[in-house]
Amino acid sequence: MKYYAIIVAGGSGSRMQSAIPKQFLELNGLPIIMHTIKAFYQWPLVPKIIVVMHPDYHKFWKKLCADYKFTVPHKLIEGGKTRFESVKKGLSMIEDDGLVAIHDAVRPIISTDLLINTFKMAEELGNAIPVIKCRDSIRKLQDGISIGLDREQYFLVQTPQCFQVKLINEAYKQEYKAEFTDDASVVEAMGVKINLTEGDSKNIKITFPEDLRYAESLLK
Ligand SMILES: Nc1ccn([C@@H]2O[C@H](COP(=O)(O)OP(=O)(O)OP(=O)(O)O)[C@@H](O)[C@H]2O)c(=O)n1
Ligand SMILES: C[C@](O)(CO)[C@H](O)COP(=O)(O)O
Repeated sequence: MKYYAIIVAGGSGSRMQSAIPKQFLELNGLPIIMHTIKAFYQWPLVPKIIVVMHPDYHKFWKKLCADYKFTVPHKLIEGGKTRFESVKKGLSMIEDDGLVAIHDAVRPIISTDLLINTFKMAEELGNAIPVIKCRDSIRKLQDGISIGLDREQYFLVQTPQCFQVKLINEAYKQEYKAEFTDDASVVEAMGVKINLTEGDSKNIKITFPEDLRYAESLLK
């Protein structure tokens, strides 16, 4: 079995409002994306790592790698305008069948257990995504009226999302739709059942400035 990891780092980080895209910001002395890449490299199956990044930042990234003496092997490719496009470009680099994990560069705190469990389930069932339970009560707003929902029926979705290469390639042939907020939603649109595995509350997506401070506290 061949294993791949596509790490999407093609976003601009508009919600973070930082001078450089958030994936390059330092977290405990190392750029966020380097923590992420290292987590995949330390994993026993050592997948082939594909990093997707906007071309404007390729030179910057190579300099960062030199400055931080970051030598983890990876293939650097150009990103697209949306996450969907960036993933699609990443997938086009995979020539063989196997399993692929698609992961946000800005989720740097991933445990080996989470990686192993997600890949294992995808190996058995064709796909797997990590989710966590809602710890707050939840409500939806409908025609101006708020309605309480049964939180046991809802989960928060994380990455890495793992798929058989053939399956995810087929899914990404579809036209982009706004409801494709992750890779599972793209696969599900073909009528495929999505399998859930246990996520980790520490596997946060760094989106706003306070998330970076929280991630720092988690790594202490
Ligand atoms: N065109 C894009 C947009 C997003 N991403 C990646 O998808 C992940 C999740 O996206 P998000 O957190 O929304 O990142 P940004 O798009 O950078 O942030 P924002 O939405 O605040 O602009 C990030 O690792 C981001 O770099 C990508 O590879 N290509
Ligand atoms: C893929 C994702 O991280 C799963 O939770 C999430 O959907 C990305 O959302 P964003 O708005 O692109 O940050």
